[in-house]
Amino acid sequence: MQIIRDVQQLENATEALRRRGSLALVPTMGALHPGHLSLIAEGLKRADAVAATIFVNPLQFNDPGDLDRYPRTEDADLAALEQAGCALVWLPAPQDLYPEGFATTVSVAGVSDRWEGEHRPGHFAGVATVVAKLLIAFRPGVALFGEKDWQQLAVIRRMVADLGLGIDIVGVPTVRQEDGLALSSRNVHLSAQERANALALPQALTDAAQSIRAGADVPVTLAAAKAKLADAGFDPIDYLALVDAATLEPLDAARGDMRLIAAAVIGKTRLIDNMPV
Ligand SMILES: Nc1ncnc2c1ncn2[C@@H]1O[C@H](COP(=O)(O)OP(=O)(O)OP(=O)(O)O)[C@@H](O)[C@H]1O
Ligand SMILES: CC(C)(CO)[C@@H](O)C(=O)[O-]
Ligand code: BAL
Repeated sequence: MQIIRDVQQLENATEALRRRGSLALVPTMGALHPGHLSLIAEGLKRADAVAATIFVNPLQFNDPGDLDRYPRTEDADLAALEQAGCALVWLPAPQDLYPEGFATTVSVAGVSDRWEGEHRPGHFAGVATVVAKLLIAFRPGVALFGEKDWQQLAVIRRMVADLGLGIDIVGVPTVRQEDGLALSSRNVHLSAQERANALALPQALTDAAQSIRAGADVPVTLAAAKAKLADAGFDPIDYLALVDAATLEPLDAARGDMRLIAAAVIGKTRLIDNMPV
């Protein structure tokens, strides 16, 4: 696996990979776990080579404490990527992506506005800007993102369509621990008690999805799911909503392609999750 730290080497290295066949890109912020590795594995099924990036993007952190606390495990990450069959990894320095005087932002209206967008102001503009830059730098045929960050996936799909980037955006199903908690780099911050109580998040979503499928009233079902989270110690519950899967518009009755999405804080850790309905 080629490890690129010097941005001058990136163009030649990606060009060489593209000459050899199709290329898939997996952007990450590091602290890799099996969820990330499932993106690499899916990339290998869809392209001849997979490249990854590790960059904790300051532009998408509205909370400086969250950025400081973000786990960094570079040596283990590089070993895991190599083991997973990744051909190249780029670890940009902040000035490689944001040179002196950087003044351009990609913002995706509508789909970014609610939920994560409301609770993390500026977050999706930060994500869309860095992902646009990474897609332009690599020019892959396909790029893979986790369904765990459902709204992020929808924002990226909208951006790639709107900018005509012609890159296939693939969503990969959420990898969970045996009991159902979605893998997340931020799970390392949970105490043993919080980790046990955090299970209420996937459980509340699973139960609510089942009830809605069975025809239950949507507002009543969402209120019951929020009450379960509160009982488990989640505070605040930033949102728990039934939404249109593509536009993220809220729904108060079952209709079309839907998703249940939620974000809530347990102790000092903010978790997000979502389920199909
Ligand atoms: N459990 C998971 N299953 C599948 N994909 C995942 C999972 N967790 C993260 N991903 C995907 O991996 C990519 C990189 O995510 P990132 O580096 O932010 O890790 P993360 O675990 O989502 O971190 P955090 O949850 O703390 O934001 C994103 O496309 C994300 O959706
Ligand atoms: C897509 C991404 C790598 C952009 O920084 C990040 O938002 C993430 O890890 O989900
Ligand atoms: N995994 C989404 C990126 C973030 O939480 O900042």
